[in-house]
Amino acid sequence: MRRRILIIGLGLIGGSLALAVKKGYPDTTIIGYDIDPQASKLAKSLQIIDSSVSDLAIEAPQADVIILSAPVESSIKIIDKLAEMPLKQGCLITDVGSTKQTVVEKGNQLFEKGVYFIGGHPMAGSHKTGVEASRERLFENAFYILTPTSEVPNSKMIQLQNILKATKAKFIELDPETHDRFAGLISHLPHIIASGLVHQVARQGEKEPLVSQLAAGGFRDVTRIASASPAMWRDILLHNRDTLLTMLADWKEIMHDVEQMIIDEDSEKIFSFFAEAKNTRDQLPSKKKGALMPFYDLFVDVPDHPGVISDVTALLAEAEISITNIRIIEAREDIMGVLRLSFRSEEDLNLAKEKLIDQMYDTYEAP
Ligand SMILES: NC(=O)c1ccc[n+]([C@@H]2O[C@H](COP(=O)([O-])OP(=O)(O)OC[C@H]3O[C@@H](n4cnc5c(N)ncnc54)[C@H](O)[C@@H]3O)[C@@H](O)[C@H]2O)c1
Ligand SMILES: O=C(O)C(=O)C[C@]1(C(=O)O)C=C[C@@H](O)C=C1
Repeated sequence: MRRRILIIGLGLIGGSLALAVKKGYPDTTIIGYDIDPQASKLAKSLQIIDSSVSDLAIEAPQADVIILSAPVESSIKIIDKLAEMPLKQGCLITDVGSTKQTVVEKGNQLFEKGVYFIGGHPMAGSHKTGVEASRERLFENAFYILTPTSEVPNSKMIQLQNILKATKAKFIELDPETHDRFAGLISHLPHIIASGLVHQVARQGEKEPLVSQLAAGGFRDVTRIASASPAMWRDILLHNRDTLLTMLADWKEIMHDVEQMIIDEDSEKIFSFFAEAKNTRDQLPSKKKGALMPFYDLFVDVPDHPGVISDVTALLAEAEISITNIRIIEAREDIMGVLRLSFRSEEDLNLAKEKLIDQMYDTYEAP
């Protein structure tokens, strides 16, 4: 595929898309543009893009495909700029933004120029930002939502999916409004709650610093995403405003119910609150990438003994299994600790499990 693809916004997502598309189609020329010259420089030196431009107006008119991967508000402003440029007829333009209604509405204005806009959102990511965090396999097995409007011809949808299939993601079509409701519920509201929990601990931590130091497994698991890009999340909240206001009202109602259960010391209701949540959570599809399960995790019981972590990592390195993340959970004196190992694929996870069981380690997966 000898195409020129212009990626605008060279961060985690733009960089990961560049890597996946280049791997799938080595003949494509990938040009990058970022408002931050350092990001462009880094993307080029890490060989994530073929070259970069410092002026959008020079490259945009030559591109066959344009991928917008900046925060949502910036992508909208870039669409305004593209609308004023002489673009190649038939040029395919897509974005990766976490909200869809406002971006698609703006993108639709490009159709009169003889170019095609299709909204997109890969449902995989990380709390890490920047081109240096890019990964070629970030989107593998994840859902990739596309939100074409009725003006988009079938041939253009096929063309886009052909390019993006290099990500090995699974495509699903939704209308922009449904997308924003679903993403609001499973991604945006949880993000607000995670950041809210961090604020609550920080407030208390100012008076009693020990509390922050004690924050352990549960708190860290539930708040990992609060370390993500503030600019990206600011834009998400502003562009999914109405949905989030409704969802926050529902959330407050649920919290109010819990508050009442505690006031009433209603043990039956409290038990049901947790039992029903557990039941629902346990039934969510596991080992699938996407909004809820971005990694393949294996838990390993490890004795509190010097050298145990290097023993585990050496074993896996010997078998050429790469670990994407490693964390020690609740390693207290004199008792077993738990290592959480994350892998790129189910295949790596199963191989690691086999090797560890061989060496008498107890392993288990998250339900
Ligand atoms: N991080 C995730 O988990 C995730 C997942 C799916 C989709 N998204 C969406 O992908 C987009 C990018 O997120 P990211 O995680 O890659 O962020 P990031 O912070 O890693 O990268 C964003 C890049 O865009 C650049 N940028 C900002 N304004 C620009 C402009 N006007 N012109 C050119 N470049 C500009 C920034 O300099 C930065 O390099 C966002 O719209 C986000 O909603 C993020
Ligand atoms: O895994 C993470 O760190 C993410 O926050 C990824 C996540 C999500 O909420 O699932 C974040 C925003 C994106 O729009 C899509 C994916």
